[in-house]
Amino acid sequence: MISFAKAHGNGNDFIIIENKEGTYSDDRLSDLAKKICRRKTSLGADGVLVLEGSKTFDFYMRLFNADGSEGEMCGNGARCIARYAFEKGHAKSDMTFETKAGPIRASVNPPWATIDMGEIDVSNLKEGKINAFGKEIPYVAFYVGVPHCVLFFPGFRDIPRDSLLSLARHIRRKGAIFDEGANVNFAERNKDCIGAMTYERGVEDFTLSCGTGSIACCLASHLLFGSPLAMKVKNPGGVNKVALRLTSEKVFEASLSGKALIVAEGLITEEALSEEEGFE
Ligand SMILES: N[C@H](CCC[C@H](N)C(=O)O)C(=O)O
Repeated sequence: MISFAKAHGNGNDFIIIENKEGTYSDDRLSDLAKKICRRKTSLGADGVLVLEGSKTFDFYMRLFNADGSEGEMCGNGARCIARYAFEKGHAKSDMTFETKAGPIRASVNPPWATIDMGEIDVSNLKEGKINAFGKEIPYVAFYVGVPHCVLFFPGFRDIPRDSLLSLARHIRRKGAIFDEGANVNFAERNKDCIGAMTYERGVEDFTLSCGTGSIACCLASHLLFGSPLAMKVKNPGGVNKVALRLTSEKVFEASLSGKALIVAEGLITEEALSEEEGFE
């Protein structure tokens, strides 16, 4: 049986498994993610974080989304795996680990975990307006390790969820904004914070919080409206604190802080992987 831990950052939840010896192939990890992320019939999660060995850094983090696709980076996931790696002795409280989107520095002070993202280059950002719900909604899109589109839409919470979902799915499509599809954030500026809700590629639904999405909302708000470089981003599942630094023209660095909670540890049974569902 496979050992696992379950963790979440603001309700963005993950199953963490270790693969330091390379026991599980990429296909096996993708298949495992599809099976164990199912809500109600298995463990349930937005994605699977895999801790693998790294020659240069403390470890290598991989993210498999609930649909089995692999994402390059995950902000809340990075905070969760940092907490896990610290608790399990894979790393000290200040650590650096590898991801497909480059190295990430993290610092853990339980239950808090902060990550420092690598560079976010906005020189090629995409910008436009989308007509929906009788409004012209401005958007900007760029990569925060993974592709993000941020729509500034005051009052988005008053729109029925299904209608927001179909708009997000339209924008999320491969080729609509980015060839590989996009995570879609609805954002509104409040006095001292940003309210946000993210539709995640690979989960294919809104999640309770998205770390790279929170960074994207803060940066988009700074670029479009000159908002402060440090902001709280309120997601349905909790608050992520974002701090941006301009490193050179159109290149930013960002840190992301919030709680990363480990809520369970155990063994995944064969029954959690079974295909059986519904009535016979
Ligand atoms: N929830 C994650 C983002 C996952 C990215 C994934 N949905 C993809 O684009 O493949 C976060 O906290 O940053």
